[in-house]
Amino acid sequence: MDTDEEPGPWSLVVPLKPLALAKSRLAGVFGATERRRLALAFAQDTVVAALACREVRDVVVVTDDRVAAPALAALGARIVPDRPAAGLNAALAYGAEVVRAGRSRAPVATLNADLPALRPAELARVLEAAGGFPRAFLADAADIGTTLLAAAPGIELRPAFGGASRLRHLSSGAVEIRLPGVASVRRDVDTGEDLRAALELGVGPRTAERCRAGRPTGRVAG
Ligand SMILES: Nc1nc2c(ncn2[C@@H]2O[C@H](COP(=O)(O)OP(=O)(O)OP(=O)(O)O)[C@@H](O)[C@H]2O)c(=O)[nH]1
Ligand SMILES: C=C(OP(=O)(O)O)C(=O)O
Repeated sequence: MDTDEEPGPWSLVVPLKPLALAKSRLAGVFGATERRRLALAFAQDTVVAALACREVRDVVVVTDDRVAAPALAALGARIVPDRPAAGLNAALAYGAEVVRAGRSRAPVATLNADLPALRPAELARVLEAAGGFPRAFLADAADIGTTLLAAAPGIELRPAFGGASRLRHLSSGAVEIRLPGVASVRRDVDTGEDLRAALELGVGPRTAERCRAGRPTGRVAG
């Protein structure tokens, strides 16, 4: 973003569980150390792209991880501890609460930490669309989960993540954003197959570096 450009209105809340527990579904492909490094690289590339988005004012990462916290703070994220320690949805609701304690009329959106192909311009289009509704969400690439849930000023986020959250968010009354050309915002990486798809879209530099350096113990690409 140009330094003299007004920041966008959105505060993003990015959840990150302790790296040692993260990305367990990549266990067939990468060993424990490499999974930790990859989880951090995904989060770093996600945060850098989010902060470069013209619609974004700030990024709050909810995490207790002692390695990820300073690494993401160095990129410009605000780190908030996972004070509820009661799982993903509690962490997200808490992050939104912290944002609004400082800026009560903030529009808030959650963004998963595993979007290493995220492109700022695509995120901007999703947030612009979300701004037209009280609550809105974007389904993940598989159309099963959710990668972004947004709430307008004064509206509670009411996150219902975990597994098949797309239908849960739909039935909670949130509007599903269906836009062409936003594949990078939907491309979460949980499996080796997902990582291959993200690499095809083009990942950020930290994930690219890990994929060059890390040695898969299993199959990443077809
Ligand atoms: N702060 C916080 N973040 C969480 C928690 N549980 C999950 N997350 C984050 O929420 C997002 C989706 O989480 P999951 O799909 O459960 O975990 P994952 O690490 O992506 O993948 P798996 O281990 O394979 O399930 C990721 O960004 C996680 O780091 C939690 O209890 N607290
Ligand atoms: C937690 C979720 O994502 P995933 O399990 O795909 O990481 C979700 O989409 O609600």
